[in-house]
Amino acid sequence: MSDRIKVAVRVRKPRENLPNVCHVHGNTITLINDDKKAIRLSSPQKNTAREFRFDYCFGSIEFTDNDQSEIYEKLVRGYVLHTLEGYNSCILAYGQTGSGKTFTMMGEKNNEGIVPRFCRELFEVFHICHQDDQNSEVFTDFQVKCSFFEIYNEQVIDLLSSMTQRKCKIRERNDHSTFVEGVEEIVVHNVEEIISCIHRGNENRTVKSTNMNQESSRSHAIFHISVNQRETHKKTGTVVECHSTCKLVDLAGSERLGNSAADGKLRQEGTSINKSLSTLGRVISLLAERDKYRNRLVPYRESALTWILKENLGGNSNTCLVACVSPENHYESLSTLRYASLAKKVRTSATVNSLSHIEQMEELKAKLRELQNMINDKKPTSTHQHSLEKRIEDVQRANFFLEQRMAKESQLADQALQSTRHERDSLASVTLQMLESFNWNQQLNDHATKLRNHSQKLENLFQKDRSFFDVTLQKYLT
Ligand SMILES: Nc1ncnc2c1ncn2[C@@H]1O[C@H](COP(=O)(O)OP(=O)(O)OP(=O)(O)O)[C@@H](O)[C@H]1O
Repeated sequence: MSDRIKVAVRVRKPRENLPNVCHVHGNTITLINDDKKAIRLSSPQKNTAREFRFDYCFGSIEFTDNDQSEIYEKLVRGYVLHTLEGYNSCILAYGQTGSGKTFTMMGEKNNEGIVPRFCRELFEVFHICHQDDQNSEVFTDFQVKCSFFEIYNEQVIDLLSSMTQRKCKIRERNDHSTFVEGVEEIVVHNVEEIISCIHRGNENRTVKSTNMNQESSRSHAIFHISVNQRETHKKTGTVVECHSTCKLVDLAGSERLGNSAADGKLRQEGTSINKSLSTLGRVISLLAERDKYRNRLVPYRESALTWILKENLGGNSNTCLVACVSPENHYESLSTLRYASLAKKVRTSATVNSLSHIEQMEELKAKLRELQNMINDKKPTSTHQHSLEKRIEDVQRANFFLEQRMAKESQLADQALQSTRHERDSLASVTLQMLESFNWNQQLNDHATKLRNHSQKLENLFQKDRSFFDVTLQKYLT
C-alpha cells in the first residue's frame, strides 16, 4: 500500500510569561508574529497567503493526562494495528529542544507517552487473540522482541546491553534494508518485561542539562519492537508466518547552538545532532520531490540516523512524524512547521510481511539458485586463478599418492586373503577327517551296544535253559 507519511503537530503550553505564537484550529496551525500579526507561510514564488494543514494537530493549553491519551487514541492506535497486520511501522518525534519530544514518546510516571502505551496495547491484543483462539479455527502464536539503542555523536550505542557503552554497526541486507548488527534483542513475554526494558534503556540514555532544557536528550533514541506471528490452522495444519517491526524514535532536539550550548562537549553534541537532522531534512526533501529528482541519489548513508531509518523513510513502512512545537519562539516554530509540511509529501510503500511455508520454501529455493548462480558466475582474477590452479595441482598430487597407497594396500590385502583361504581349506579337511573318525567311533559304539544286548539276551536264555535242565534232572533223578 503506497501512502504518504502521516504528520501530526503537537504544540505544547508556552513557558511562563512568554507569548504563544502558535495557534491550533482543528487541523490547521497559524503562526503569529511577535507584533501579533499573523504570518502567512507563503510560497516564495506566488505571494499568496497559504495555511498549513496537517493530518492531526494537538494544542496543549493545559497539561492534562488527556493530552497523552488523545494523541494515542487518534494517532498511535492505528500503528499498533498496522504492526499486528504485518506491516512495518515507524513513529518519529521531531522538534526543537525542549518542545516535548521525550514527553510525547516516553511521557512521565503517571502520564505515559506513546512508547509504553503502544507496548501495553500490543500485549492486550495478544491476550484477546489467545482467548479468541479457543473458538477460532486458527491458533496464533506471538513472539515479541525488543531492542533499544541511541545514536550519540554518530555512533550507535546499545542501551540494553549489560556491557557499558556497547557500540554497534549498521549493516545492509541483500534486499537493501538496514539493521543494527550485534544489538541485544530481548524476548519479552508480557507488558511488565517490555516496560522494564523501556525504563532500563531510558536510564542509560545520554541526557544533559542545557540552557533550553533541564534534561535535554543528547542523542536520537530508537526503541525497536519486532513481532513474529505464527498462525496454524487447527484442521489442516497450514501455517502462515508474519513478521513486522515498529521503530519508535525520540529524536534529539534541533537547537541553535548560541541558545543551548555552552561548553565544548555540548557544542560538539549539538553540531552532531544538527548535522544528522539536516541530513534527515535533505533525505525528506529529496523523497518529497521524488518525481522531479528521480536520478538523484538519496543521501541515506550520510548520517547514522537516516541510514537506520532508510526503510521507514523511503521503503516498506507506514511512517508517522509527530512534530513538537514550543510556541514561544516564532523562528523555531516556523522551521519545525516547514520541516513537517515537507515530510507530508513523502510516500512510502508498506507491504504485509506474511509468508506461508510454501512461499518460504520457494524463497529459500530462489536464494539457493541465486547462490549457485553466484558460484557459477564467479570469474576469478588472474592472481586468484593462479592460486586456484596451484591448489588444484596440490590436490591432484595428494590424490595420486593416495591412489598408490590404496593399490599397495589392496595387493597386501589380496595376499592376506589368499593365505587365509588356504588355512581355512586345510582346517576344513582336518575337520572332515575328524568328523569321519568320530562317525566311525559312533558306529563301533552302536555295534558294541548291540553285542552287549545280544550277549545279555543269550545269558538270559542260558539261565532259563539251565533252570529248566535242573528241574528236569531233578524230576528224572527222583
Ligand atoms: N505537552 C506537555 N505536557 C506536559 N509537560 C510537557 C509537555 N511537553 C513538554 N513538557 C515538559 O517540558 C519539558 C521538556 O520536554 P522534553 O524533555 O520532552 O523536551 P524534548 O523536546 O525532548 O527536549 P530535548 O530535545 O532537549 O531532549 C519536560 O519537563 C516535560 O515534562
